[in-house]
Amino acid sequence: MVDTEYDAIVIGGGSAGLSFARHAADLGAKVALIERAELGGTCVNRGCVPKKMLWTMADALHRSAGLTRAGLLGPVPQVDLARFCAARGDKLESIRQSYRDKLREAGVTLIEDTAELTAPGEVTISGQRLHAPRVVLATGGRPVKPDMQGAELACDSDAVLNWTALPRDMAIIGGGYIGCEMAAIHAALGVRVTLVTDTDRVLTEFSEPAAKVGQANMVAQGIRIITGCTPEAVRKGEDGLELVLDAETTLKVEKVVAATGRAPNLEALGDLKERVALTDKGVVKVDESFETSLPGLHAVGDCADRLPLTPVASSDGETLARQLFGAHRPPVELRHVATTAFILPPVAEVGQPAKEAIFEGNALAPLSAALRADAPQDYYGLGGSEQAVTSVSLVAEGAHEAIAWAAQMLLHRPDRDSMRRALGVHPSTSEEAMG
Ligand SMILES: Cc1cc2nc3c(=O)[nH]c(=O)nc-3n(C[C@H](O)[C@H](O)[C@H](O)COP(=O)(O)OP(=O)(O)OC[C@H]3O[C@@H](n4cnc5c(N)ncnc54)[C@H](O)[C@@H]3O)c2cc1C
Ligand SMILES: NC(=O)c1ccc[n+]([C@@H]2O[C@H](COP(=O)([O-])OP(=O)(O)OC[C@H]3O[C@@H](n4cnc5c(N)ncnc54)[C@H](O)[C@@H]3O)[C@@H](O)[C@H]2O)c1
Repeated sequence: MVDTEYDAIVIGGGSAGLSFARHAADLGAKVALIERAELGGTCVNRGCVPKKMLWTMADALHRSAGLTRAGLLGPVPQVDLARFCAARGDKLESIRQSYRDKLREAGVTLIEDTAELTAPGEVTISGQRLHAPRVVLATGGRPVKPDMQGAELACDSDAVLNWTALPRDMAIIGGGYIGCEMAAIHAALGVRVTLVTDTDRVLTEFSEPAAKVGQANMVAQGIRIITGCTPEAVRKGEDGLELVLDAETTLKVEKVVAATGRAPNLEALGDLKERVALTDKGVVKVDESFETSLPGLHAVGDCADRLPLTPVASSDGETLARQLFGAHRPPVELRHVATTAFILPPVAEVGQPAKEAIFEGNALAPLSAALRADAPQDYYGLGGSEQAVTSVSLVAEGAHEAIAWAAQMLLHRPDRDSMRRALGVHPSTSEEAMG
């Protein structure tokens, strides 16, 4: 039997809910966190962490495989995916356990159940009613399949990250973060990959020049990319699946993967859903205090109208806890959020790049590439004006590490002249990017 009265109840134990619960409890609030599945949510169990571990394998293989021309010889390492999954599983379990420990240390009541909002300030679990003046929706999201005949035959990213054996070939629908990351990773692991997307280029969330270099690198890696195409159906073939692109073109592959977007989990709103305003993207509308249109109900993380990235979910969870139980602080501005698509090499960006960069370079033969067979390109771009640089775009090995420092730099709105008073490392891409 758990207590029924709290200062705050948070539904969802992913990046946003965990951060809110721990910070609110640290500020003295009595908090219950309700999670229906694994602690850690998408990021730890079906997203960033398992993906990044797989990317690490792919990156190692990719970097070494192209170097035969330069004399790196010997047998090509083989991937034992089952063994990798076991090692990764141990790491994920240790992260879940560390969250469990941190919640206990902070004094948060963890309830492992499915929650439903049954009245303002009232949450029901297995027939028991809990009350709090503040309820926080941190229920995240899930993959959605396209509205297409045979869509159920396609895997989603949850399934792909649980594969214990690699297919010989795969077709991916969707050229966003997930589609491109899955494509680059699996191509490096030796799978023949075709990516089909309905837009005219991949990674439309990124500036055009950076995304185009990323796309060229994917093609150089051996990935076939078909743009401007909405597949019509998936069906069973003689030896695997068939992805029907149009009346003339069908791809025969072992696996089809749908990476066509995600939708928020809103079942927890029950009958109160009608009273909670959504945006036209279907996520929950929030104000500067993360409050929804239902007074006392807040929303953070992927279910809310922010950016579906882990650092945003964690930061917003903490900000909300401070707003409710400590000193007020505004939410992080989304233009200061650095982001990376983990392809090979990564595409990383911060700020709001305009169509035209004020300074850019496209190193067709960075030193690392000069030795490689597939000749990937680097790219660096600065946006804004000579007086105030407001965006940085990078495509390079290590871009995902460098971009956070670029985000810090942009907080101070540097002008181009003052940027030249600090020097980068030679030889490196960030040195070139500083202009
Ligand atoms: C394949 C993939 C790769 C990604 N890679 C990156 C990356 O590299 N970098 C990055 O920044 N972001 C990445 N993301 C995005 C990132 O994972 C999400 O932005 C982040 O996990 C969102 O956290 P959240 O707390 O809002 O939601 P979630 O982590 O989804 O947590 C929500 C939790 O709520 C629970 N829940 C839902 N309904 C109920 C209910 N009624 N009762 C009880 N519990 C409930 C769910 O079980 C879940 O555990 C990736 C996402 C995917 C899918
Ligand atoms: N590295 C990271 O930080 C990272 C990694 C993965 C996911 N994420 C987050 O998760 C969110 C969701 O990612 P996502 O890739 O699933 O979604 P997305 O919305 O970013 O991309 C979906 C893509 O599929 C295309 N598409 C949709 N329906 C289609 C159809 N029927 N046929 C062909 N193409 C179709 C869309 O045009 C789009 O390019 C991202 O916005 C991102 O914030 C982040």
